[in-house]
Amino acid sequence: MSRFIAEPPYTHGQTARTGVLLVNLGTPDQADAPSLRRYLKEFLSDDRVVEVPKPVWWLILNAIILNVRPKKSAEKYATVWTDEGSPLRVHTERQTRLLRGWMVAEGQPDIEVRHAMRYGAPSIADVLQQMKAEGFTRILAVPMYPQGASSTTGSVVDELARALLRWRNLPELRYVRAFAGDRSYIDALAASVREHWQKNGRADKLVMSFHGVPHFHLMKGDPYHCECHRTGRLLAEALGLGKEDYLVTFQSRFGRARWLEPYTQPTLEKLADGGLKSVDVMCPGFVADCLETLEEIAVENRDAFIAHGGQRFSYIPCLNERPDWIAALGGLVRRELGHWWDEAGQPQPERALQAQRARDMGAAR
Ligand SMILES: C=CC1=C(C)c2cc3[nH]c(cc4nc(cc5[nH]c(cc1n2)c(C)c5CCC(=O)O)C(CCC(=O)O)=C4C)c(C)c3C=C
Ligand SMILES: [Fe+2]
Ligand SMILES: [Fe+2]
Repeated sequence: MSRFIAEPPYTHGQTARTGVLLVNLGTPDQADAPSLRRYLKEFLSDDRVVEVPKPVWWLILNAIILNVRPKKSAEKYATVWTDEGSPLRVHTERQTRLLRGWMVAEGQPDIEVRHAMRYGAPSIADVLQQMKAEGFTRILAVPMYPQGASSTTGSVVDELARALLRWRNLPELRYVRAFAGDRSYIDALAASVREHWQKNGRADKLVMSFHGVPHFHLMKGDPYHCECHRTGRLLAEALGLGKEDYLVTFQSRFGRARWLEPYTQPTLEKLADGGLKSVDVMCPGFVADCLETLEEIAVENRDAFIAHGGQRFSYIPCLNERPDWIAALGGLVRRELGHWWDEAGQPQPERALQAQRARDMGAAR
């Protein structure tokens, strides 16, 4: 028996068909303990996420964490769940549809857009199989993490490679490594802050909270910490902020080991203790609102700030479906697709521009 899958026979002259695959983290199917158990088991069994020797970790995970955490996490998820499901899923599906619309509007209707989740459904392997069945020969994967990390981007790339392990007729594959300093992404973040200030007034300080990772990842060469600070610095510049006007912090610590510092919640408490009355908090590392932003930041951390004497805590939502963010994502995709040259020897964006010009001239005639 061969471990390779059976596929339709290869036909000569197969034309290139390009698909963009947005990949986000994933989320449980329901806000209940069994769904969380399944989700957390897959997530926390990934050795990119938890770098503890397998036998030791397997015991801790199965004997303790998967018995305690699912119920507690499910209760938290229930507080952010919507009629359409988990916020992370809802936003990811909308972003997928909007990006496809953007490609069509920008003169590249031949570029399809799909999404997959690293954990849970729809899985990367299933979506790649589906895309193969539909004749896609080129796939551009976009991990929806602006700041690259081993535990997120690395894991997505692992899974893409694992999914292709059994294929005979491979697609061309590219992936976006990170976009922490992408001009349009930074500009979209800055615009979201300015709009928030216009509507709600400006607080004494802006806290940019990023998801944390264990501190030793940084010491072993993980780019994540630097990329978070890069985004923070560029965003502050775009907003004209001085060093005293903003802070970069790290949230969602898991377990007792040292994670990236400063930690978000203790920082907010210290600020309130020191007499700071108002704070704006945003999470530039998440492109879609999710449990970690809507519950941990906007509820738990707000309560902590107020309990320590703060008076006004204002949460600035993630980019979600903002048109300037969808356009930023589109620009990023178009730039990446430009690395694939078409049969005429021209990068695809160039071809799209020519098509647009031809249409404009047609309209002008
Ligand atoms: C255990 C270690 C974890 C690492 C390392 C980690 C890195 C990491 N995570 C995100 C983005 C998200 N994480 C989310 C939830 C979440 N994260 C962990 C653990 C680690 N994350 C857990 C156990 C959970 C589940 C929720 C819980 O039980 O607390 C989410 C939200 C998903 C949702 O459904 O809303 C996101 C998004 C990044 C970007 C990152 C490293 C850079
Ligand atoms: Fe996480
Ligand atoms: Fe959390």
